[in-house]
Amino acid sequence: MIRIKGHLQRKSWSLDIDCTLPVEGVTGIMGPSGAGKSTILRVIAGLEGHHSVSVRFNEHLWQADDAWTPTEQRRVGWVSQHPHLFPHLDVAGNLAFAQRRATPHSGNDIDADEVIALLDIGPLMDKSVAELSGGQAQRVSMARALFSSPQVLLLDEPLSGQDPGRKEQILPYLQRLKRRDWMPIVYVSHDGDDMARLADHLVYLEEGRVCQQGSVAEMFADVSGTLVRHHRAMTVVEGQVSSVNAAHHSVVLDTPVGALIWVGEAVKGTCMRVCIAARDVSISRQPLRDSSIQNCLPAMIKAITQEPAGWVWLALECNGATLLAQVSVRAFHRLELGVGDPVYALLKGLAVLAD
Ligand SMILES: Nc1ncnc2c1ncn2[C@@H]1O[C@H](COP(=O)(O)OP(=O)(O)OP(=O)(O)O)[C@@H](O)[C@H]1O
Repeated sequence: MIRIKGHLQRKSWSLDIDCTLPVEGVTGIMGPSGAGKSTILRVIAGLEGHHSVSVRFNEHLWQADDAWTPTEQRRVGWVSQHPHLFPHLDVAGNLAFAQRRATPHSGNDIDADEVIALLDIGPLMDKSVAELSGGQAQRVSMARALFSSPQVLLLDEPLSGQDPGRKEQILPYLQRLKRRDWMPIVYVSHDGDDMARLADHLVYLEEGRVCQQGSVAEMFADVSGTLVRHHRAMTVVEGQVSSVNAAHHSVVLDTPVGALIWVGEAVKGTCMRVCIAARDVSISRQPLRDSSIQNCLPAMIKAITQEPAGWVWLALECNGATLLAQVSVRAFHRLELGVGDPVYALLKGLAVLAD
């Protein structure tokens, strides 16, 4: 675990923190601009120079009133929005530089060839930094961070500033990195959808304070939590491709809420993170026929939460798991919905991220 505790004072802003991040999977740090997300990464990396915040990485006390481990000895990898590569070196030279600086240690020494294959940068090796596209430079920057053999990887908004198409190209690489599980990743972003697709654990910050933390699935389903006040509620589950229909470019995903049809290409057996926005789930009293909506799941209403703004949240039991739906108050009354009612959940959109 990474334990961060203490107070950091800047002129008119302060960080007051006491939180523990797991050292497995991806921990997301979310919050509005100026909440202190990057500051936390800088504290972990030892770039803030304040002894008033203590940081413990597993059994190692990195900083406290009377302790300080310099940044280079913490062995953190850092990737930010702007890939900082050496412009006078080609891609291979940038990677070789990181490799020379890596400290050999037991545990998660990384196989260079595997990183190159995972991030698909083999064809880029001879290119100069100036020749790389934004997405390619970001992948090289990730490889460089991995080549330094870090014990934790810190990602500061690596997708920010990328256009949606390029973001979709980079996200799968992050997902692959996560699945490879070389080291824990702390991932800063203000984008809720990216977080739902990538993170396992989530910390939500506001004005330098932790407002909410927990598993990604819990936080995106907590309709009274801070996160859902700022971002859309979602059901986040893991799925696996059980069949492929190449002619229709669609696949069937086995998920805890039932079998779901998704339009996209994937190989049978692939594991996927599936995110279903509550507002993309409609309710019907009858099974749907002759509709373009492909997913119609039998469900039962488990809980109802009304909110003042004209919406009602429904927690549905689907196949033994929970699926969240958001319907208008008007529809809720027209259908005379109540707890215990059998209904059908109609799913129009799914966001999925493949392994
Ligand atoms: N070097 C600095 N000196 C003084 N104040 C700073 C410094 N860096 C950041 N701040 C202030 O500290 C606060 C937290 O900044 P931080 O960059 O951690 O926020 P953030 O949540 O990462 O924001 P964003 O999403 O906009 O990047 C902000 O009020 C910012 O203006």
